[in-house]
Amino acid sequence: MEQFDVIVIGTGTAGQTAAYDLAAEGYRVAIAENSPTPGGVCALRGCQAKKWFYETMEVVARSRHLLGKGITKLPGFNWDQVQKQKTRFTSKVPENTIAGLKGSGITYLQGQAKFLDTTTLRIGENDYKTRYVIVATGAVPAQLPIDGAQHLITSDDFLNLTALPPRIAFIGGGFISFEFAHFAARLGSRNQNIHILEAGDRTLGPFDQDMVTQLVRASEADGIQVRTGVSITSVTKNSDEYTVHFKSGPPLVVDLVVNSAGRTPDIEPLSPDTAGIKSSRRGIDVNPAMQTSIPHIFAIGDCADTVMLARVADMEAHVAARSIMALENGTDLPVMDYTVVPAVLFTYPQLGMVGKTEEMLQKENTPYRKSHETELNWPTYRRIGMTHAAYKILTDDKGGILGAHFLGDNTTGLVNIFKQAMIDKTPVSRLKNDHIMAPYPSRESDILYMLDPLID
Ligand SMILES: Cc1cc2nc3c(=O)[nH]c(=O)nc-3n(C[C@H](O)[C@H](O)[C@H](O)COP(=O)(O)OP(=O)(O)OC[C@H]3O[C@@H](n4cnc5c(N)ncnc54)[C@H](O)[C@@H]3O)c2cc1C
Ligand SMILES: NC(=O)c1ccc[n+]([C@@H]2O[C@H](COP(=O)([O-])OP(=O)(O)OC[C@H]3O[C@@H](n4cnc5c(N)ncnc54)[C@H](O)[C@@H]3O)[C@@H](O)[C@H]2O)c1
Repeated sequence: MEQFDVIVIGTGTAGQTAAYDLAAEGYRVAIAENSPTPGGVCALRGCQAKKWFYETMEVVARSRHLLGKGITKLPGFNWDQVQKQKTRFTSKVPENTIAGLKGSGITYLQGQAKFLDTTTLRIGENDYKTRYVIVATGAVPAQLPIDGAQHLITSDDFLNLTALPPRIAFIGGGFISFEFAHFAARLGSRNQNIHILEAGDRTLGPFDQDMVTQLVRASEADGIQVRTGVSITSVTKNSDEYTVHFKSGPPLVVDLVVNSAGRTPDIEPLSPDTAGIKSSRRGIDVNPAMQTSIPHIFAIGDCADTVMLARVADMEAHVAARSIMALENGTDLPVMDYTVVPAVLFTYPQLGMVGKTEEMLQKENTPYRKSHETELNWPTYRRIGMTHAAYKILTDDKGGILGAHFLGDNTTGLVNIFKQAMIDKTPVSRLKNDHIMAPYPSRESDILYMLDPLID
């Protein structure tokens, strides 16, 4: 039986990152992939793929906001052209992935992996021995327990549509629904009829509620209807139309229904129980060194019970690789730190955050100070016709940043500044001082106005 030092399961961003780290240190590494198109969700049908639609959507949305304020004619756009650009990128991912892995001395094993015991894996038809395993199998769209679930499409299907129909319902009020609803509202006809249907009493659970309220207002102003507290009983198909039925209230007739109601860790086919790996519906249990309940088996990325974001997956991969090296060298295990995890929702306006929300601080009884404004009327946003820009900065009583939240057209830049300040433990007084010479005028130079109320 062929033997490796480490077998990584999954060629997504998490699996590849760990495999490259370990191969670079001279370990004998194999990576298993069951899909005929290796490369993972982020590149093929997630972060990267969807960003092609985001960039065009942003131009259209911004132009609409500026119509009559300098823009005299809206730009034309074509969904299928964007689709072709995206596919030009994604179609090269599988072969580039395999070439990159092989070029770094990593053995590529095509086939579904499953545990036979804690050191033996069956991959496709063959069995392999390994000293360590890193599980990086990702997540798949959750199955919805409603009648007519077979009529729903997933985010994968949405990103492959060749044309955008006018009436679309997104089930779930999370990341994917909001981003895709913003694409659909701008990249179809002017009469798009776009609905977000959330079961809970609020949308976008991980984000600050006040900021979400502003994003919902911005979404509604741009033609997206957001409903909370819905109970969907079934979806029926009649010719080319679909009807979403609710426990109460009138049904909704649309051309497309998207299941974007969450993603489930893809772990069942691995037979994790055979190896004694503990897991739940939320994913594989891991400790801060990314070890599972079996110390030489690690879990990283979307399959682990942590946070489903691409760069979190990469960081977890680095930690797992460093943990293996530490076990080999008899040194201390590294620790994965989730205190400064940024997240940006690629809607227009974008919603970005890092650190804690106000609700989290209230729940923990942590005292905090706050600088918060909505519907910013600053020249920055007047110039782009944006009426819903907002921010919220939360600090402790010494000015240490606890959380930063932004709604605007460049929240990634703002979030990055606060992410670094949090990592470096820079108090707001010093951040203001250091920031005076930020390029002016810019989104970033506005930070001074946000910090003022927090400085005595
Ligand atoms: C539509 C969408 C948009 C997103 N946008 C963003 C964004 O803007 N920013 C962001 O940070 N995150 C985003 N995410 C989340 C991000 O894509 C994921 O967090 C990230 O891709 C997870 O990577 P991974 O390596 O853990 O898993 P994956 O990329 O899912 O890789 C897992 C791999 O394992 C393979 N596999 C599964 N089971 C087996 C098995 N038994 N044997 C062999 N191989 C197996 C799969 O085929 C797959 O190739 C988005 C996700 C989606 C769906
Ligand atoms: N920009 C980004 O970073 C980005 C973009 C897309 C996805 N992602 C990642 O992918 C993950 C999955 O995204 P997602 O949008 O599928 O999930 P999500 O967890 O963000 O949202 C799912 C939503 O669906 C709701 N829901 C569940 N069942 C429902 C039902 N029967 N009817 C109506 N609503 C229902 C949930 O209450 C929740 O609000 C995210 O958690 C995120 O980590 C990140």
